[in-house]
Amino acid sequence: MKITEIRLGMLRVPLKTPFKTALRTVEAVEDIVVAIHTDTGHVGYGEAAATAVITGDTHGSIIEAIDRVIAPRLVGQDIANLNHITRLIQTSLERNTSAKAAVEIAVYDLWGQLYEAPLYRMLGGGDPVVTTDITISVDYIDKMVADSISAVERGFESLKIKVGKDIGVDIERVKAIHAAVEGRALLRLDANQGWTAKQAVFAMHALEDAGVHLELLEQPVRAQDIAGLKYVTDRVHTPVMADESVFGPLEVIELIKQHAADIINIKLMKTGGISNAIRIADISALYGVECMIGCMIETSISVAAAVHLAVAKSDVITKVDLDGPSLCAYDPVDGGVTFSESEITIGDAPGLGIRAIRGYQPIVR
Ligand SMILES: C[C@H](N)C(=O)N[C@@H](CCC(=O)O)C(=O)O
Ligand SMILES: [Mg+2]
Repeated sequence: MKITEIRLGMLRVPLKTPFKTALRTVEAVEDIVVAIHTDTGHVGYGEAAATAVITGDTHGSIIEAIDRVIAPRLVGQDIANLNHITRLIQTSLERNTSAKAAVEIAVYDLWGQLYEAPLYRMLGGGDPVVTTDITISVDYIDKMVADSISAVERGFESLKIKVGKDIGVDIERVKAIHAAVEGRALLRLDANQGWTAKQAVFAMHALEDAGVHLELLEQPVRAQDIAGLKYVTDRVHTPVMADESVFGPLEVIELIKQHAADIINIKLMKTGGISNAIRIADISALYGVECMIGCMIETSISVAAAVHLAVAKSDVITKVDLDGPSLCAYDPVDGGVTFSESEITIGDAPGLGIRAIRGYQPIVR
């Protein structure tokens, strides 16, 4: 099975409701779809999210990186040589992790199709059902409480509450949600870099003293502020998770050595795809550090790959934040992984199992 062509498209799927974090507000998924064609007629699919405030990637940079740099290296390559292909992708250019992720996801999809097995089995197998949390966007307190209650009524047992705005209001936001759903859902906080280290410690002590139990605190401080992340980790009881601070395996090793966080958030759009995500999971397992698997604003194309990985690495990926597809107004994929509120199920189809993607516009250059 040899690669003959890599085609790109633009996919737009509105969200059910605006997604709001300390970093940005988004109303729709607007992602680049990658379709890798082969001489056997098989097609592998991937997706790249242009999350410029986190990865630095834009639609333009993703298209350019794939079209001009990555694709020319891959045409003619045999999918059976998976490790060689992932090396070609990873060494093709610096950074550009979302472009690399989309291409790798499509290659792994084809690798599963080549051996006629669902991807998670190729990655080591596991129980093909996972449970995700759902994000509660940062907003007025009443709105966040109403969104939290609605999520619990829809069956979500874990809520990822976005904070990182005004510290005083953030504390009130979390107290109000805790009072509304106590005992019915686990609460995770994600400040998306919005606090200083001292503010984070103040907020967590205020919440801990008020009896608000939190499962974890994600990325309280700026991405580059590893000393600040460690300052918080050393001073609060709630486990601290690194998200924007760690992209690849080398950063994870450094973070673990410094004990700067308790948990690592793996996202394919940060790692550059599945090969480095596997490395991070394996490194974390060696050090006894738990991981979450997360996503950007993505549809069920790329999130499917993250689900397959989560299943195969469930020994170390103990937390799942793969709510992208649940936030979308509809699923543009025929086949693939089934996202039903908090429950995510992988079927028996080879690779990612995607039969077709509806409504994406080809990018012709
Ligand atoms: C969608 C997911 N639950 C999430 O919150 N992901 C990111 C932010 C993604 C984005 O801004 O596109 C995170 O910070 O964990
Ligand atoms: Mg985060």
